[in-house]
Amino acid sequence: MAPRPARGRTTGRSTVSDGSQRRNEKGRQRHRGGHRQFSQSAPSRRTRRSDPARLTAFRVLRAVALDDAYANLVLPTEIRHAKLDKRDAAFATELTYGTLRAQGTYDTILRQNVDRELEQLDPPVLNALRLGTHQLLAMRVDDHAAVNETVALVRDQVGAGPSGLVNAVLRKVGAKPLQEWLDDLTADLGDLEALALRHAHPRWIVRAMRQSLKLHGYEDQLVELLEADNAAPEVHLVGIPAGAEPSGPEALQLAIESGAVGSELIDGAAVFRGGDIGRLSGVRENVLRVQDIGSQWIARALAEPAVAPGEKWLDLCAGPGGKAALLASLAADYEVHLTANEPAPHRAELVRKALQPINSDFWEVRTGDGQSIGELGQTFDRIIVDAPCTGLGALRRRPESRWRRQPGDLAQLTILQAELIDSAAAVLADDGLLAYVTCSPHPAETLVQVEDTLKRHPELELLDAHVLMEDLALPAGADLIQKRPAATGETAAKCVQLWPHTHGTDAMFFALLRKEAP
Ligand SMILES: C[S@@+](CC[C@H](N)C(=O)[O-])C[C@H]1O[C@@H](n2cnc3c(N)ncnc32)[C@H](O)[C@@H]1O
Repeated sequence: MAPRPARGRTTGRSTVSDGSQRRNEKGRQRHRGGHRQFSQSAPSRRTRRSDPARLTAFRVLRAVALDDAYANLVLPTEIRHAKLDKRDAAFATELTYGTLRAQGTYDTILRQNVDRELEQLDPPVLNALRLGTHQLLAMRVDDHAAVNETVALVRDQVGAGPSGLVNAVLRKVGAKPLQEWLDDLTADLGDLEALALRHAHPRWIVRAMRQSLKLHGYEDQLVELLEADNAAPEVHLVGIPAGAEPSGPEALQLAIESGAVGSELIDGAAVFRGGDIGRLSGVRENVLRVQDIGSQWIARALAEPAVAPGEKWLDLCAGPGGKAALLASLAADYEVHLTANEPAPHRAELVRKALQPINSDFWEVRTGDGQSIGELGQTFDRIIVDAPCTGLGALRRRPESRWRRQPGDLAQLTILQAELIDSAAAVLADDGLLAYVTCSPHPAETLVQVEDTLKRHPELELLDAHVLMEDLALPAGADLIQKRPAATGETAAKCVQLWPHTHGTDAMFFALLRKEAP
């Protein structure tokens, strides 16, 4: 876990270090006399008002811990509520995301410095300690400000009682730079445990990533993957081809002319770097949207082999409608029909909204369990099962999820995934295509799931999904597909696994099955 840079800022009471107090290459701050500088006044005599940016991060951490909230959904609301300017919003974002991502590592460091179990601390006090630790060890905030502002936050939000403890613990945490803490704490650990601590991932996830990388031939790239999980993800745009004004592709072109960069992997996508997405033309018309390029690539690939007139397509797990929107627009192009299925009513509503700019002759939304899709009494020529999964492929986007997810979640999810595949297989037409997709590289949800499917369904044949991905890719995308390392085993060789560190996308998995005609 590398110390992350953050822009210098004024806190109201403290200013970020100038040149004489910049961190050196080890992350330690240089101070006259060699000692780290902390406030000399007792915590009880310091200011009580919380800095708004830190308070924002604190409120998000509380919502994540108490209400199981998603930071990426709560943070924008809290930033608006606090009326933060651009610079403070960026500070609050880095503080929130950085603290949540590295929570496990910071807790290990805090355990060394707190004289009781962390679980015995009041949750808001523990959150404040985590925020202070992130500022001390991974942001360019001077130690004085990091400690004082955290103590002020605790006094303001929790009360004077724990402020002494917070002050004392943070002083100890700030006594060493992150690198030194990590070197000390990993000295007696095995490789996997050390990687988990250094890169702030739970061990079971590092183990699963290592296994998956190996199966797909990327075994020497574990550190790169873990680092990519800790970096801020790029924002990807998609232009939905629909009959609006402007059309999705036109809106995408306008976005590119105003600074977005056209994707080198596939057509119809761009990388957005900075600015307010809401101001882009086409966003209000709902034809220009944010969607990971990996998701776009896979959705388009399913429509790649020649489409016959009158085909029927099914998206079995459609909410919130990202892939369904692309599929529906392609269905409208080919004049075929998409059924988008989603059991959660509010998510089904999101699917309807996502599909709304597209001619409704070519799509319908069904609100229902994927396992009861047979009730429709129809078969489908192309089906996508974008199954509920652990989401380990999108850790960059959901900073809290790696600590929230438990290995025990896999058992239930893999059963549901298999049941949904079975339901899809039952309504797949002869010669029909079934795409099994997850936003996770975990072998239990991906390759093992495919191998088990092939055992249960001798009528299904595994095709090489790379062929479709390559067919619609631009030269750089095709190059990545062609030059991928050799996978271990026949199943892995035919299944696409995208990676944040090589493709710049979420770690999406894509297997393509065909039902042989009797
Ligand atoms: C990974 S998400 C799908 C993402 C979507 N395809 C997209 O591109 O926006 C999985 C979806 O499956 C839905 N789901 C959960 N249980 C299901 C079930 N029994 N049948 C069908 N869908 C289910 C979830 O509500 C969730 O919306």
